[in-house]
Amino acid sequence: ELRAPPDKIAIIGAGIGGTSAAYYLRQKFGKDVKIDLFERGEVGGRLATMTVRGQEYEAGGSVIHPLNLHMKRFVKDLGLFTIQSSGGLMGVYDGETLVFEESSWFIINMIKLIWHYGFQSLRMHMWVEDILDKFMRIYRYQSHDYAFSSVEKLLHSLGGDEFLGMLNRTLLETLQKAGFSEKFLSEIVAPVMRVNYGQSMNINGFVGAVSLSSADSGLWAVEGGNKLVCSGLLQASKSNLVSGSVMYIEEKTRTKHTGNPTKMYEVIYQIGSETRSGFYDIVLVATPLNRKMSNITFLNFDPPIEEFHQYYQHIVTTLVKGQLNSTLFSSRALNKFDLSTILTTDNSNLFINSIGIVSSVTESDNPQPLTDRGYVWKIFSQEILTKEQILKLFLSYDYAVKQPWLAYPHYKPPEKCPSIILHDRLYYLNGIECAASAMEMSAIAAHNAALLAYHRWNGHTDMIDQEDLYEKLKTEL
Ligand SMILES: Cc1cc2nc3c(=O)[nH]c(=O)nc-3n(C[C@H](O)[C@H](O)[C@H](O)COP(=O)(O)OP(=O)(O)OC[C@H]3O[C@@H](n4cnc5c(N)ncnc54)[C@H](O)[C@@H]3O)c2cc1C
Ligand SMILES: CC(C)=CCC/C(C)=C/CC/C(C)=C/CSC[C@H](N)C(=O)O
Repeated sequence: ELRAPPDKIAIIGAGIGGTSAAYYLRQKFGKDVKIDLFERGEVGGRLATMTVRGQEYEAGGSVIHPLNLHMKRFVKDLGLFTIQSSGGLMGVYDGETLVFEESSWFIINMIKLIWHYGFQSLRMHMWVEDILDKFMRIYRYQSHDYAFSSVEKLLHSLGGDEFLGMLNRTLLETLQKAGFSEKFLSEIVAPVMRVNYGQSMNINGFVGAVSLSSADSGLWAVEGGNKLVCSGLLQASKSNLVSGSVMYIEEKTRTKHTGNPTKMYEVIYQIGSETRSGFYDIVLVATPLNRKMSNITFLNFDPPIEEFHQYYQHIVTTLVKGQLNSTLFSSRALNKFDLSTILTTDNSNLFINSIGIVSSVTESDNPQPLTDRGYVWKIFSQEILTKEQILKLFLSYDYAVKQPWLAYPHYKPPEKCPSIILHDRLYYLNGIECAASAMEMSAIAAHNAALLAYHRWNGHTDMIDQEDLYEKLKTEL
């Protein structure tokens, strides 16, 4: 039996988490509920583009895994188009020399990998595939409308104690225990962690596996920019965008049109210099909760809502159109240098995490040099690059733009993930980033929170935190 739907729902943050939450809440609660989506910056959040010479390039979340089924579904439902990520040749630089270089010949590549690392690359692939297999169970659970009240319970339902245990150990510990060699770890695994999460192998095992899955083939992006998914979902969900900054959320008792006193949440926000507020039955917070990133204060909650102090990693994306100084990395001149991505090993003397050629959000594949003066390169670094550093990397350049981010959590296992249920009808999505930060993870958290809010509203406790779901759904078929 269903209760009358809520009158008003607030979502704070219009990134992929907030906009997909709006989409799923509309699906569950129907057309009559009013959904307000608060955004203080741009719709898209960490999905954003930067412009170089009139062309747009992904500056934040850029690549999507072929098995990220929510993102795939959004693109289809919204009538958007995809672009395959071009997979040029990759090399690994240790500060002195290229310790590994891919070859354009498949067979030579295989021989090189086996020569350098034995069969570890294949074993690693199998390790990631096994985790991904279990991870895919979430789509089955969500398609049957099951929800979880904590990130830990969600992960446990995917693969039991072992799966959940990945949050408590570093990737390094996990892979050392599995017998991977120091050479393979430092020359292949560490560079992948640096390009993806700007961190070392001391991140948790689960985010490590997510990061390694980005080495799979078939990665893609959305034509026109990944942020188009957010604006598309916003529109499809028929939500109302409020361009303001939420400052406070307070629980208050209000008399509704029915005449009954009801507990509601007052959302107090600022538009320019003006302060306004609105009352809501349900609130979803879809932004990391910390002072630097969202600065939201919870007033008069009993018991009080804990302060979150998750530290987010500072990363800078720099785009440069120029001619690479290939001699910095190898003795070969530019016309003999065929690498399009250079990753780096964990070496504190290096001032970049990675550098690679990128395509614009409208180019289908194989980026072309913009003019005779070079490709557009994307550099990830911990700090903003100085002019001298850019001049070291490029023989000549004529354009550079930078975007600093508080990009993803600084992972430090054991991870204790923040609660999803902050209060009776107040939900928090971004706690899932403690397991791994990626577009698909935010979409999964959004679907889960929408289902959780719906079942709790209607008292469907049997749809929440069901044990042994995998077995139950197997026999249901
Ligand atoms: C450089 C970089 C590269 C990445 N690459 C990839 C990748 O290749 N693939 C991948 O899957 N993921 C990638 N990610 C991660 C991915 O981008 C994020 O996990 C995802 O976009 C997070 O989405 P979100 O909606 O949860 O949060 P956000 O996108 O951060 O959205 C939160 C929104 O809330 C708004 N907000 C905050 N506080 C308030 C307030 N008080 N009032 C109103 N609004 C507020 C913010 O302005 C923001 O728009 C990358 C991230 C970065 C930074
Ligand atoms: C969630 C699952 C199962 C898979 C996601 C895999 C994936 C695409 C991970 C990438 C995560 C990430 C934070 C990448 C940052 S850098 C991306 C890219 N190399 C770039 O150059 O921008």
